[in-house]
Amino acid sequence: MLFHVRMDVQLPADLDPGERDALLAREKAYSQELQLDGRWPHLWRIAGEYANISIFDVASNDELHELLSGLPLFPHMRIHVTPLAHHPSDIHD
Ligand SMILES: O=C(O)C[C@H]1C=CC(=O)O1
Repeated sequence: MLFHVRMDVQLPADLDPGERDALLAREKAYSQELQLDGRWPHLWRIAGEYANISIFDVASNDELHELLSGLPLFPHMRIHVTPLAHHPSDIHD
């Protein structure tokens, strides 16, 4: 199942710089693990915003929720999920 996911990040202004670096390093490692195993096939920065557009390819809504809620940045993000279905005019499959 494919999902379009928008994540908007809002880090606390008073976050300690060392904690910030550690948090972002954990987020990067977590996201790259999911990219490598194929469940996070697209990750795009939204130009000019601390936000991304991602595509997730997972087996269920519950799996998506588990992955998203496990993001180290989850407490600092607003997440909007759009489930995707095949378009009947799509020529690719
Ligand atoms: O920077 C972001 O958009 C938030 C998050 C998503 C992947 C990652 O490494 O950080």
